[in-house]
Amino acid sequence: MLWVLNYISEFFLSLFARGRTGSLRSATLSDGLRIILATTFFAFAQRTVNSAFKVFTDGLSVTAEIHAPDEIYYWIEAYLLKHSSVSNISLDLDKQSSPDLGQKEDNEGERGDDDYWYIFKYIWETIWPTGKTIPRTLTISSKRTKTHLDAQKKRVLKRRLGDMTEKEVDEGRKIRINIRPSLDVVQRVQFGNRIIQVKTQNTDSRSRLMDEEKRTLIISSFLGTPTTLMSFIRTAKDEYYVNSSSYVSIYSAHMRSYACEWIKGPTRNIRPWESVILPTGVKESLLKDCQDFLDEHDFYLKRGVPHRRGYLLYGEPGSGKSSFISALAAKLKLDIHIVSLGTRGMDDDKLNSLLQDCPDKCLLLMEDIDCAFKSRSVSRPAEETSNLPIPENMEHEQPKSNGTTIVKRKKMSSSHTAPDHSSTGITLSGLLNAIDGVGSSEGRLLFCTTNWKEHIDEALSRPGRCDVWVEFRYATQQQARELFVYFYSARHLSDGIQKSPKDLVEVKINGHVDQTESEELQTMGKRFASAIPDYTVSVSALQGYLMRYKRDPVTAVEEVQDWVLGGCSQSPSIAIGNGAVQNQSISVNRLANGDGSINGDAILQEEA
Ligand SMILES: Nc1ncnc2c1ncn2[C@@H]1O[C@H](COP(=O)(O)OP(=O)(O)OP(=O)(O)O)[C@@H](O)[C@H]1O
Repeated sequence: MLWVLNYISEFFLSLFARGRTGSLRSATLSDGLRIILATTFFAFAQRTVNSAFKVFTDGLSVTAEIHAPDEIYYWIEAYLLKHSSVSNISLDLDKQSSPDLGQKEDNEGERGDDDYWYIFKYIWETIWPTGKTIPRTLTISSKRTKTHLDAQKKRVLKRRLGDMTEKEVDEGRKIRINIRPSLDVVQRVQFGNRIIQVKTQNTDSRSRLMDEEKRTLIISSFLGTPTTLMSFIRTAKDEYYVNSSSYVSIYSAHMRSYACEWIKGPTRNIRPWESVILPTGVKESLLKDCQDFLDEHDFYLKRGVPHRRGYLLYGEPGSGKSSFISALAAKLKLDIHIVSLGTRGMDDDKLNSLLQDCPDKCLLLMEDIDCAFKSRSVSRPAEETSNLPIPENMEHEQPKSNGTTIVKRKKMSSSHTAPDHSSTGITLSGLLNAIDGVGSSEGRLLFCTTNWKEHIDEALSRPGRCDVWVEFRYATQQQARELFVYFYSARHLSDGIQKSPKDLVEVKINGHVDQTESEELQTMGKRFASAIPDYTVSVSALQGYLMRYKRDPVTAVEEVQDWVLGGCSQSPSIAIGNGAVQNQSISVNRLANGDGSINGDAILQEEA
């Protein structure tokens, strides 16, 4: 090798010397030239070896690309989260330990710089001493959690209403740190007796942003075959669904300029079946109908009937239609695919292709199906409406001679008006074709919801498209009683706060649920329900009322009579307008809506 370098340098020096005076031969120049040549030679040699090695490994590897937002992308991400030492880790800065770490820090209670030390300590410990498979280039980003936003709203109010407790201040600081390998960093995971390499790339090569939708996973296996990758993907899928058994995946339509595709949204905790309270037997018979349908594929096939079933849930707002569908999807272990007919840019073609892309065995949900086509004005039989209070946002007109009463929605702000047909570009015939489409998925449960069944064209609601109609009315006394008992049930109140649905499910799975609630609670539930006449108030309004007395069932019973006599007020307990708090005596808890969220209107008014 030295001989080669000497020869080359001599050659260049002689050229150089001839070009000048012919006698310049400095030793320094000669050494310098040798160094340059040596460096060039080594760089060239290294590249050649690398390229040869790459050609060799590429030739013996099988590689696949998976583009987000394809579902497989999320299966593999979840798999990496579990099996790769550092990949897509989420840490709560406010928590002192992470389940991934399995160890508790000794700086409990302290915050600030320690949090950052905690993360770097974690990364350091993970890299050392097994650094070979761990990426050393990480992307660390912070994200304020949702709780933080809620707490922020709370803070705005609390500033007006009084001092914040320390706990609430803490909530406001919740920040989540995401640690994931940087783009182009290769991660390796052991899969059976093979190593699978996974690299994240940006589909858009110009962008360095970790934009979810633009990411591509490159998975490869040395000396593997396509079957290796397929079984890796299958394992990732199986693990994903085992781990997500307490969640429901929700897909929604994502508009692109040329087409429309399903995008997986964030998973949601499943809604416990028992938490949806309907008149006796309704839930069970609907569940049975769905289960029978899903089991009857051959029956449909032999008779040449498309294996699809449609359900129309109609009736009063806040009566549990959406809640029931989400609990049902969890019970049947089906993903929910939501089509919003009011989406801007949606047209017949896009809707059709969307429904064609719908997977077999899924729950397809079209909410407020009346909105896409007609304005909200409706005729109802007089006897049907006579015993109902007129909701605040409605007005009755004079009964007509044919015995019907017009119930009209009062004019709402623009954000509440139903999108009109012209803006969505969907026609009734387009919708019908999409639902009946030849290539549509099999084993699909279509759920349509509306508050205004009368607005729905008969062609849409006829059997074959909507085979089962279920009316959701205001609460019966039985529902009011069951809601009360469920709400204050001991299993939710151990700490005075309702536990998450996930906790409830776990408790139930472990068989620790005490099904027989205390007699006292049952008696209180009866007293509560007896004050509420059948079909006068929605379950969501009842839930909102109970939220005012989250930890105080006794007062909830005592006050309910007055609440009913006062017209079952559903207005916010605190209204802040013109910079003044209207009712200071009520605690902030009372601001919570039925679903526990904070009333946005009140906050907006205050902020303004
Ligand atoms: N039957 C019910 N059982 C339990 N909770 C209910 C029931 N009905 C309503 N709720 C509660 O009221 C809130 C609104 O319910 P949901 O969205 O299911 O009503 P909806 O009938 O779909 O209303 P809308 O027609 O306005 O969409 C939820 O927080 C839910 O917990």
